Amino acid sequence: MGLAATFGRAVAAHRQARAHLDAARYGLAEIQAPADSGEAAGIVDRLRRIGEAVSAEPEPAQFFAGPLPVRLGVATTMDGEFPAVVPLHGGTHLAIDTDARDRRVAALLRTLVVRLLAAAPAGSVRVSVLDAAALGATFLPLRALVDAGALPPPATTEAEIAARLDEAERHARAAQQATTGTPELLLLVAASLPDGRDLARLAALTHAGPTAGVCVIAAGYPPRSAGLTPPPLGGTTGVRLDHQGYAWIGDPPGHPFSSDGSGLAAPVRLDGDPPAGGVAALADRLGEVHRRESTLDFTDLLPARPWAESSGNGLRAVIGRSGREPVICAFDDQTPHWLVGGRTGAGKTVFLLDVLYGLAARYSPDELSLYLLDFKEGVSFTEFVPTGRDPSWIPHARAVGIESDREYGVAVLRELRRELNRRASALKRHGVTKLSDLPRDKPVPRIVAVIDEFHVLFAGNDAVAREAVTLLEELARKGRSYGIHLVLASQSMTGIEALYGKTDSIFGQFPLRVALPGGGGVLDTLNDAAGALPIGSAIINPAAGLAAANSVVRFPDAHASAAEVAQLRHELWQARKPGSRPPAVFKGYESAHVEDDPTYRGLVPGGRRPLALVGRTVDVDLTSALFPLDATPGRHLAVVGTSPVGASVLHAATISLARQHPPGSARFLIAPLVAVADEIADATMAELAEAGHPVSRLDAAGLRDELRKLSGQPADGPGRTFLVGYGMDGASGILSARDENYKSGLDDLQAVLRQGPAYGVHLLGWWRGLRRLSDDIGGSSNRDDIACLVALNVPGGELGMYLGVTDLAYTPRANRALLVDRHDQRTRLIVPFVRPGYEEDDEGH
Ligand SMILES: Nc1ncnc2c1ncn2[C@@H]1O[C@H](COP(=O)(O)OP(=O)(O)OP(=O)(O)O)[C@@H](O)[C@H]1O
Repeated sequence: MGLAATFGRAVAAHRQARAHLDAARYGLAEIQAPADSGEAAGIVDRLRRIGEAVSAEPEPAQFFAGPLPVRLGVATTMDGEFPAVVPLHGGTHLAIDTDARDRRVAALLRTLVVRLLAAAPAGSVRVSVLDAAALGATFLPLRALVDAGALPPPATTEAEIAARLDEAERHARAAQQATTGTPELLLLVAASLPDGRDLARLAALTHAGPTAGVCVIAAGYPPRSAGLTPPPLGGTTGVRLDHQGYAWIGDPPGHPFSSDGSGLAAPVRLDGDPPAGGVAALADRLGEVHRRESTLDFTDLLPARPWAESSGNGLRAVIGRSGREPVICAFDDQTPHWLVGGRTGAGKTVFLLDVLYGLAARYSPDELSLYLLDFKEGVSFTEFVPTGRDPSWIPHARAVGIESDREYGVAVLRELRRELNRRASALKRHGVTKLSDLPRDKPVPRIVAVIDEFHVLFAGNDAVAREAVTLLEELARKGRSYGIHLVLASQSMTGIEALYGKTDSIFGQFPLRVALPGGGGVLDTLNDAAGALPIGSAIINPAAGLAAANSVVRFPDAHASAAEVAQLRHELWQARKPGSRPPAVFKGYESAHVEDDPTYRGLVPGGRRPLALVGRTVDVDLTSALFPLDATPGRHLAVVGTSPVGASVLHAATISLARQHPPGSARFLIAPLVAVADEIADATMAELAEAGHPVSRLDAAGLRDELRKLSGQPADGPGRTFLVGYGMDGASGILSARDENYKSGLDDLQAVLRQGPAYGVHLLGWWRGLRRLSDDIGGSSNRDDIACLVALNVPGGELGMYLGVTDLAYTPRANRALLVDRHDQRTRLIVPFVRPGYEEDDEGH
């Protein structure tokens, strides 16, 4: 390789120079320590090692052990020539008094860049070039390196230069603070000097010392403008160009050529451009390394051995890489909760999947439990749950909400608070303060709860939002002590801050901020580092977003490694303990069918109080939503709303009641009163008859007669009577008419409502309007006469008024209903049972 040859030649030249002792004494021997030629041998040795480095790839730590001797050109003396070498890196820098608009300087800069990149172990030197004076032209001959990704394009504008200085300062700070890890050198080459403040920043980097890992080469220093004293540079070898085209090299810091500060007493012909073939070969080699390093793979996040770690002192996972270094983030006392921001499409889901798989691979389900909540339309967490196509699941997952309702979110938070309280009592009971000190017989896994698009929880400023805020605040405040960690992710922080004064007390508990592209809202207002991030990278900031604590991390695209992800999931699933249960799953878009309901399936004849099943509660376990129909006055069911799902709910309630009665012990009077319910009413009758129950069909007049009979006396014989009215409003004309005794059907209805339950008579009715229901029962003051209510598409305000509740948080929507039991003060959001084929779309059809 051309560069190896270049270095080889340099080494040979040194050897030759040593043979010419006079010349060597004049130059080389004095490089390290005047009058000691042994030092010269040292430098030759270093040079040879650099030459070998090109082919032997030494360890970076070994390579960067001290300043690197770098050749600038050839010194000429009366007795011959020898290479002029200066130290660079390790706290030493270079300043040339002429900027790169001079072609000799431009060529030297290019050659230095190439030499360092070629000699250093691949990937251990990052070069950043600033070229405002020539708009980047200085480095055009190195275009192949830029294209290969080994050299970023030159910064030419003031803003770009400031950004590169920001980056160099961050690099220096991180390197100074790092206690372990391989050193990485940032070579900052200024082809001309920046102005004012940026010049001061450049100068400051030369004072940052050897641990900062920054080497500055500044051309055009000191600036020639009159009157201004330039900021002094530290640890810098100065080079001056004369009119004959020779360079004069000053004394390198720590290794002076002269004893009087006059520098190398020989003119130096600066090295010219590196050979074009050498640049191309270097670009090929580094391009390959760059590609290898920049393709970060999902499997890079996984541990060598699964489930080998303990969560006693916190949870840790590799989330990506910064440069070549893996970046590890933790859920522990310092960073108990994380806040993640990123505009839509910025890779938030991918980032969360990376984190979750990384954790699930490191910690067994005895060490870690996951609660995953997603509020957006999409499939973020679907892969954690069993599906028709793939029965596997992540055994750590306890509850997974996909396209969740806010009410589901609150239910999960309540569940987490219950767990927090359980843990608090366990600690008290055992007289210990740390989870890890609890007896190990029953594992207490750390919990990570991820809430994607969490801002949805706060939308509405209603009772649900208020409860969510209170719960989140408590979990954020106390979670650290009880091993409960939150990850809140959002594409927008603004709405939340405007709404709630409590944001500080909540988000103050989230020291770890992750800003994906466009997610700067999670950082400090003065920290705009997330603006220009490319997809696949993030700012990780463990100091609540303060600019000084930024570090940029690249993370792999889990979506692009579907096969590896699926394999990992299967391996974890196979490794689960026997008897492990799949997570409780809530899919917001799914409808509920009574036939699939576990409670329904378990119903057998003979229960003491029959249960009317109407849907699934929107809670963590999707518990069956039901009403016990006992003998208390008012134990009747009203389903209200124009939505045709009302007929399905009555059907589910009726067949669930039928299942609890042996044939002959209950009779069913079915009244299809509106056309839209005919099909379902017929189907209900057919099912009841098939199960052997006595069933009669009533029209409005028949219903009127039955009510008269049922209001006067107990039902005939033993057993119960269920009167099922599909579209009660369809009978109101007949029911409101008065007979010869001035008695109306409504009078009888109201009597049945009050007395019927005592005799085993219950009414199940679907009213399409709340007003009609209210009129039929004799006004809303009688609302306790039908204590069980399922409200479908009834406006929240109207419903609140009927129920006498001021801040009822209910927004009618497809596939949801509000269950109200006036006797036990229950109000729950439910997914109402619907007959397959009668599902409602968003328009309510
Ligand atoms: N590390 C990465 N490297 C390359 N591409 C990525 C990376 N992370 C994400 N992407 C790509 O970016 C796109 C968006 O990612 P993702 O679905 O995670 O975004 P999101 O922020 O969750 O978006 P939304 O909020 O709209 O669902 C995907 O096509 C994904 O493949």
